[in-house]
Amino acid sequence: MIFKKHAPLRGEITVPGDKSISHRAVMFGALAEGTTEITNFLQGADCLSTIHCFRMLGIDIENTPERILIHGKGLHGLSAPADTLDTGNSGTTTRLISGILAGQPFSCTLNGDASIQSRPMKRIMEPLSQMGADIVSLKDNGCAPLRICGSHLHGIHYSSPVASAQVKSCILLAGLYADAPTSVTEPQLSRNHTELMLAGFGADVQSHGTTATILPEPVLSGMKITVPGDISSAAYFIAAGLMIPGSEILIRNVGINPTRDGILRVVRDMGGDVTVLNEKVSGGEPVADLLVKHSALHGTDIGGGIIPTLIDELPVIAVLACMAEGTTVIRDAQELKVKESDRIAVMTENLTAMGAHVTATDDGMIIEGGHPLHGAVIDSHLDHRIAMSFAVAALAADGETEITGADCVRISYPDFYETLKALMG
Ligand SMILES: O=C(O)C1=C[C@@H](OP(=O)(O)O)[C@@H](O)[C@H](O)C1
Ligand SMILES: C=C(OP(=O)(O)O)C(=O)O
Repeated sequence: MIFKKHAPLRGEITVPGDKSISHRAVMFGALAEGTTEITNFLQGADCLSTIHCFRMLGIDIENTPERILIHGKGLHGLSAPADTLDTGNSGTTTRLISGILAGQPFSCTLNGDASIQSRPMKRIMEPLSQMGADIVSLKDNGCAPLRICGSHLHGIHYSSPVASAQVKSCILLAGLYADAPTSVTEPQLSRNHTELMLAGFGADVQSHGTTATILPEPVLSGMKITVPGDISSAAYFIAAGLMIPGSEILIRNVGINPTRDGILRVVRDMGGDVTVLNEKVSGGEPVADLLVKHSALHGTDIGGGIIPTLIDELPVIAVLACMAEGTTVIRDAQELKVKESDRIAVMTENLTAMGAHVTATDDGMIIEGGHPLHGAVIDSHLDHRIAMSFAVAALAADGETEITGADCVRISYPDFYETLKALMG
């Protein structure tokens, strides 16, 4: 796909439903008694992988453009799948479903695409094993395919070495089936959608600082969930609006949960003009409209506890940093290396190809802004966040940019290019 410089971007858009919340709505709806109705569900390939897996586990799911209906069967209603569960490209599906499967009275095998088969699963195998689960990496390399034989689980307290909502959620979900309370303490607070939504379904979940605790064997009841727009998808338009002269973009209905809103804090710190309008609570999650205007930006330091709140936005924040005056340092973000691609290496390689001054570090990047970008051939490495970040970079670059594998945006944002085009007028 070919992109060219463009100015300005103007208009009003909505972004699709939040990916993290969409996954959880399907999973928890499946474990609830009665029907769960989900609106504004993200019809991206990752969330469709979650639907596919729960259908294989015996759950009747109606998927229409207007709404999803999950006919839940209660905590103990899943049945053994006839085949390997295919989690596609989705780390969230793979890690969260593993927690649920650890407590079932049957065995199954989980696998995904080449990227999933290289992403670390020891981070869930270790705590699940401590709970008494029988979970093995079939190639003995700490990655999928995984074989999980359901077992009697014990409640544990787990101190996670990594701030990961997927690890935390996996353990809390296994905790639904344990013989005593289960708690997880993280080094920093990661996104808390599991805690908020499971409590909405009727589970007893308590959060104190960076510790979340769940009591076993709740009765979960089906509910209505309206999924807020995904701030991780809005991030591309926040960045594009700030970078491109003359731009003004109103993004409606974006989830601004404080465990996800780090990008708003960072862009303000860089001098970005983003106004939060019409704040409200929708389905237990804070939501607002974001008005973004082109701004003169300067570099900043990004590290510590803010990292989990913007981890998926760091690729496009790196693009933004190239357009800012001065140096931006991203640190404490070693998790970027174990996403769909090694996002430190891939961002550094591709931004350098466009003329940016970027140095990869062990835990992030150092970006010297203010060097004009030019078109280049960009390898997305089939990573949706890389493809979208470079579509934005291309709008500010001289000449043509070609993105290979651009269609991987279907993972989290199938209509991304259409929305971008609409803003180009
Ligand atoms: O729990 C979730 O929905 C997610 C958690 C994050 O991953 P980690 O838990 O690995 O940090 C994030 O990168 C991913 O896109 C979605
Ligand atoms: C890392 C991501 O997702 P997952 O871990 O679910 O594959 C992402 O969407 O950027």
